[in-house]
Amino acid sequence: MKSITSKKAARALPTLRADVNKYTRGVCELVVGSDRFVGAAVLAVSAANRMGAGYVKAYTGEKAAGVLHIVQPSAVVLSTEEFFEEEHASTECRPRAVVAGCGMAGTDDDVRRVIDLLVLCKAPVLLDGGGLRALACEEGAAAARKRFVEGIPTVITPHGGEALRLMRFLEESAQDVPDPGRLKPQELALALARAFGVVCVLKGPDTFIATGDEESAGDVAAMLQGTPALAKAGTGDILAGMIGALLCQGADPFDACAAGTFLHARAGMLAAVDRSELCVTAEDVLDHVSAATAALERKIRKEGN
Ligand SMILES: NC(=O)C1=CN([C@@H]2O[C@H](COP(=O)(O)OP(=O)(O)OC[C@H]3O[C@@H](n4cnc5c(N)ncnc54)[C@H](OP(=O)(O)O)[C@@H]3O)[C@@H](O)[C@H]2O)[C@@H](O)CC1
Ligand SMILES: Nc1ncnc2c1ncn2[C@@H]1O[C@H](COP(=O)(O)OP(=O)(O)O)[C@@H](O)[C@H]1O
Repeated sequence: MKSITSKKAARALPTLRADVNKYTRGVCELVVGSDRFVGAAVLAVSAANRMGAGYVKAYTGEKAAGVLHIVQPSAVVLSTEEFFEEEHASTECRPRAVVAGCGMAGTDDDVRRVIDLLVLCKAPVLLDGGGLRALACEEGAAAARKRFVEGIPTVITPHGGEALRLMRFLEESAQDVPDPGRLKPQELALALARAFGVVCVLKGPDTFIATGDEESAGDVAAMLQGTPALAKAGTGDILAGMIGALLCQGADPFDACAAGTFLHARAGMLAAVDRSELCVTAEDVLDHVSAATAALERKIRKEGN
């Protein structure tokens, strides 16, 4: 297992060419939020915008749309239904990634939508929050595995509770999976990555990133230097938006997860320095993403990478 170093994180940081435009930089589409969880949509969309996506499109409910128009006027805000009326391929002119599930309540309708999204999108997809429930059924799991076979990346970002829910489904569907109670977190991340054919970011006090790709099997990356200041509602939604933005800018999925996790942890630490560990909110973490990124860029320049 390897720790995520600044050098590794730097691999996924895009360098902006002088002739880029908002589309060639990368389009990040987020299918997020619900009337119950408006804030998660706002945090994920704001984080994707901050992390460098050239064009951010939010597909959400009316309540979140109203807030987003005010707090992120640069994001284009559409209804969730509209997502399914459009094409979502990633092309050279418009590299793209989709983030789904932050702030979804995980209803049957949500599960249906996320399965459709996994089938429809020929671009990298990141599933978080209520969207992860789509994998805990045969049809959703099959859709994820099909994407893997077709070489279309899928990333999942469960916390411990969501990871256990997914393992329970695998056990019930008679898959040959180890008892999650006996697994170390890094082994749990790898078991999920392999079972669904995804890159799994298992979040917690330490965060572990594993890939289902056999070629890099056992290649688990760890972020062991987080801060308990991050243990606040909404910080996971920010991480999902950050990784989504790196994915749409063309980063390799594993590298995007490593870099997103690294910068997220650093943003938490910088926020804790400014605001005290105790007082940090998810909004503060978001506010420090740019400082964490600037610090990483300075370090890369200094070391001549
Ligand atoms: N402002 C907003 O709009 C926000 C909206 N949000 C959105 O809410 C939706 C629901 O997400 P959720 O995480 O709140 O609830 P859920 O999926 O039911 O899982 C929670 C259960 O899992 C367990 N658990 C075990 N380990 C755990 C761990 N390490 N971290 C956390 N939980 C752990 C624990 O069970 P216990 O161990 O207590 O039995 C707990 O009861 C989702 O779409 C999300 O995006 C949030 O992002 C917050 C801000
Ligand atoms: N004690 C801790 N130390 C370091 N990081 C933590 C700690 N607790 C939680 N985190 C981080 O905070 C984030 C919480 O994400 P998540 O549980 O999905 O919250 P939410 O759904 O409310 O956004 C994750 O990135 C996780 O790694």
